[in-house]
Amino acid sequence: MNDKLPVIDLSAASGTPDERARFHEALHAAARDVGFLHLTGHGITDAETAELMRVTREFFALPEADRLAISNLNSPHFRGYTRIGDERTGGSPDWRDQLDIGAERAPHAPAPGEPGYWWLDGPNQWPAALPALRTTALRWIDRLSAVAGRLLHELLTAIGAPAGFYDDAFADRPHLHLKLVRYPGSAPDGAGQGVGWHKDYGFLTLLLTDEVGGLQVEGPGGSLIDVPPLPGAFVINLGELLEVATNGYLKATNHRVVSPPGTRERYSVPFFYNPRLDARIEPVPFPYADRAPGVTQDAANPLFAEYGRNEIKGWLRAHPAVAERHHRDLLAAAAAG
Ligand SMILES: O=C(O)CCC(=O)C(=O)O
Ligand SMILES: [Fe+2]
Repeated sequence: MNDKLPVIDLSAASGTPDERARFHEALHAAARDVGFLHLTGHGITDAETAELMRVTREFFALPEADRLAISNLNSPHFRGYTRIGDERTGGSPDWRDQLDIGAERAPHAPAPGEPGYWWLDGPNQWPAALPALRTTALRWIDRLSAVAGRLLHELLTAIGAPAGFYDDAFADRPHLHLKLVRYPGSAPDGAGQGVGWHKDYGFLTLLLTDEVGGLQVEGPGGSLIDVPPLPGAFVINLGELLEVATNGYLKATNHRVVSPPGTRERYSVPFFYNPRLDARIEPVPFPYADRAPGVTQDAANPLFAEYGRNEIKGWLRAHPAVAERHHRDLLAAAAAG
């Protein structure tokens, strides 16, 4: 429990060759040994962060009817508001409510023969009573995808891989995703599951939290690392596609959030840096490839190199009510393997 996450300063990437070398060494070690780190020097200002947190709090403070008017039960694209307890992780309800926001796209109902994951393309649902949310959230997605793109380039460089190897996978229609989340204290059942143990589906997650802790990360050798907030920094973690990309040299790290005590609230905003839905993640060439142990084999959570398959597996699992209402065929296909 005493382990701490490494702190990485992205501005060092623009430093002298020596500073760059030290930065790459630290980034390589953090990615390989923990898969989680605090990122400073990212260029996102305190004012931008404060504005995002302000609209996030305002959204959850809206009357429940306003939030339910944009329920994700209305959306075959899994966009919109999820009530407390409707999301499941590891088969148990998460004690949090949230607003799922993605790239604004026209709905793409897959034609016969097209993969079901095209359902994930679609429009967002925005709260009519809070027009600032749309502007602020879409700007945040833009700003963070630039940071994430830089970080991915530096991370690939750090492991000796070509920096732009996955640029095509992110070209034109990356499936960027943002979640505004509230943890409204502890559930009456005492389980303490804010969100259960899981891995993220894409390449990189950039997480902003308020000052309330609760995030826990599986550390080396099965240890447990508590991640207290570090003001001004993002918490970064590696997702399943980086594990696929490096054939298990880098791993997607398990993490969870323990509910805040009593009625204390916690707010967080994870941003998921994901490629195009139809991107197939080829193994990246790098000097440690021959030491890579292969990806984690877990029958309950297969990893797919075709990104859309990897993502929709998660949505069907986490949002059973949306899946039942809109995607019985996909559930049946997933059950059949
Ligand atoms: O709220 C947090 O701190 C983390 C949330 C998270 O891991 C997720 O939504 O994937
Ligand atoms: Fe996560």
